[in-house]
Amino acid sequence: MTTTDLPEANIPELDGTVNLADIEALGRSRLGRNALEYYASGANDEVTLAANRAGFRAIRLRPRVLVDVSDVDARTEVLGLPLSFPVGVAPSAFHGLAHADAELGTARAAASAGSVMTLSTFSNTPIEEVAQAAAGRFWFQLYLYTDREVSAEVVRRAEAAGARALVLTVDAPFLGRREPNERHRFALPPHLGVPNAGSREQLRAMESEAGSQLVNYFQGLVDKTFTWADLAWLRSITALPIVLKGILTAEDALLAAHHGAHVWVSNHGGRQLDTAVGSIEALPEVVDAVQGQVEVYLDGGITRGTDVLKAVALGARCVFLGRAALWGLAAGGEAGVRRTLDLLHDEVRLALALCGKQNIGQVGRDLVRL
Ligand SMILES: Cc1cc2nc3c(=O)[nH]c(=O)nc-3n(C[C@H](O)[C@H](O)[C@H](O)COP(=O)(O)O)c2cc1C
Ligand SMILES: CCCCCCCCCCC(=O)C(=O)O
Repeated sequence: MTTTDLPEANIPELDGTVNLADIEALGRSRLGRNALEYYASGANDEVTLAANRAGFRAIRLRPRVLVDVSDVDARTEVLGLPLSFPVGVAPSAFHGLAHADAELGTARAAASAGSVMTLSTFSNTPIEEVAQAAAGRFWFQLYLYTDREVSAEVVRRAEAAGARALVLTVDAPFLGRREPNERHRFALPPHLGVPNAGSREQLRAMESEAGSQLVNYFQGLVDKTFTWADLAWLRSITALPIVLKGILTAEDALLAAHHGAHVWVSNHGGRQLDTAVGSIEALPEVVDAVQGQVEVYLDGGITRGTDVLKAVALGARCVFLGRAALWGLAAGGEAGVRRTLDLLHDEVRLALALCGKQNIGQVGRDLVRL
């Protein structure tokens, strides 16, 4: 249960990393300003971005002792899929900005680590190719287009390719303002397309119509009229479990459960509504509201094994990595994402043992003091 037990990536700088902060530093050093600002930024003053991390730091653990922890097991299950530990990869757009491996690297790393990847609608790689690389370990994240038929086609493609769940992002009818990207006019390099959101030619045409601002392209594409009542339409076009990503209140969590949807607690990594509540702070009221009727997940600010345990203790079935996976990809492609997951897995097992827990099932609210 030490970093020396981990498989080597044979990338010297990567093998020298001992935690996710080291990988972040390496990943950042490999990116130019355009990509770095896109990945790192939060909205406005980045209050929520900071709150995500601060929320975890403020929670204290209540370890038990004199328990046999010689054989610690971090395995769990999400929607029936076994995971080697309760961590998946959150959807993020444009992995091609980080590394030539792009989404294929992330998918392979997640699959080989026994994790699960959520593929963004705005990936640089088509769903079908990522599905193969993910070996069945993937969920598909959906941004609903104004053109329902286009959305239905993307959903059909994801389902046919073997996605195990549909994750509808509900916190982004408009994009939050990531000011560094606005200031420097964030752009996708010409070699990258967005094949699940139209052809490269369509993208370039819409970008130029939208004054070369990708943000305008997004705003034009996404349906802002979609409400709870429209979930019935989504249900009618897919047999996949539906997960609503971007829930932060008990009221919305209850509505989600009433509509038969699982709940992903998230503030989009602090990139949407700034000063929104930190995700770990929002988790207890959401878990209390749904009372086990549906699964609850969480993302935002996860960088340590103890963060994972705190979220599980407060009722999350599993957590997801946004930027941490991107830093891994930038640091070393597939091997970098794998290193990120391996280090975190190692930390989760050590934290379990030091908390006096033999497995994830033993982790409950009594483990934390808020
Ligand atoms: C660069 C970047 C791109 C993202 N793209 C998407 C996306 O396409 N769809 C989505 O639902 N969320 C997207 N997110 C939000 C993540 O899924 C996730 O909620 C967030 O990153 C979690 O916070 P963390 O980065 O602190 O782990 C993106 C986040 C980042 C940092
Ligand atoms: C000013 C940034 C422009 C980015 C435009 C495309 C955004 C795609 C949506 C991805 C996402 O959810 C995100 O958080 O970014």
